[in-house]
Amino acid sequence: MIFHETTLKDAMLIDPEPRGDDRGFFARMMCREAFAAHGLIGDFVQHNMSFSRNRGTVRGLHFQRGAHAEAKLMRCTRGEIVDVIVDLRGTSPTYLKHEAFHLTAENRRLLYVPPGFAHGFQTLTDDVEVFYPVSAAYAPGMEGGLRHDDPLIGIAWPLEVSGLSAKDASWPLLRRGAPPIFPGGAAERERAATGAGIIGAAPP
Ligand SMILES: Cc1cn([C@H]2C[C@H](O)[C@@H](COP(=O)(O)OP(=O)(O)O[C@H]3O[C@@H](C)C(=O)[C@@H](O)[C@H]3O)O2)c(=O)[nH]c1=O
Repeated sequence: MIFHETTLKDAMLIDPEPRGDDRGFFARMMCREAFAAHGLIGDFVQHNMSFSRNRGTVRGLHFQRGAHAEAKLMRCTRGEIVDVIVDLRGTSPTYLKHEAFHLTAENRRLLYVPPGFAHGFQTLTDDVEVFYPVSAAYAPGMEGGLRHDDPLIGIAWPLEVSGLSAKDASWPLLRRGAPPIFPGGAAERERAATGAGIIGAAPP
């Protein structure tokens, strides 16, 4: 596996390193030891997939709050997506910055999304499948989200946005100067316990 740093602290793009022979190739997609050596979480407790019928569909941007925050290892297994992540960690030097990545069935790239990031994607082709393990179980009620068109983030989606779920259309906008969703340190531990003061905690 070849690990590439991104513009966002702790997020990594990973290229598989295929070992070819007459049959084709073999490659690792995740290796706990190699992940640990790069400071990445390698313990995944749930494997998700989604299928999106139409080009232009946007899913996200999502995260789970507090102690339910998850790392995700994104891979597009059919078609193409642009995958976007936003750093929501108040103590991070890349707080509120975002970056977009082109993941396709052909390039087989993996995107490691650290806990404390919002994540979403837009399909660039019809009939898209993505596959992604996550490091924390689904916790209904602990979901949070950002609007795909939040002006404080300013994501330039490549296609006209379509296919938004009602949930994703109704996430609240970020407020300038509001406390971070993932403040870090003692404040984060307290919020994890109480759920207090979270923006984007639930659709209105
Ligand atoms: C995420 C999730 C959803 N569900 C249910 C809830 C709902 O009834 C149905 C569809 O859920 P959603 O609309 O949230 O599906 P979707 O919009 O595909 O949600 C996903 O979006 C991408 C961008 C992510 O980053 C993922 O972590 C996840 O949040 O599946 C589960 O049962 N388990 C899960 O882990």
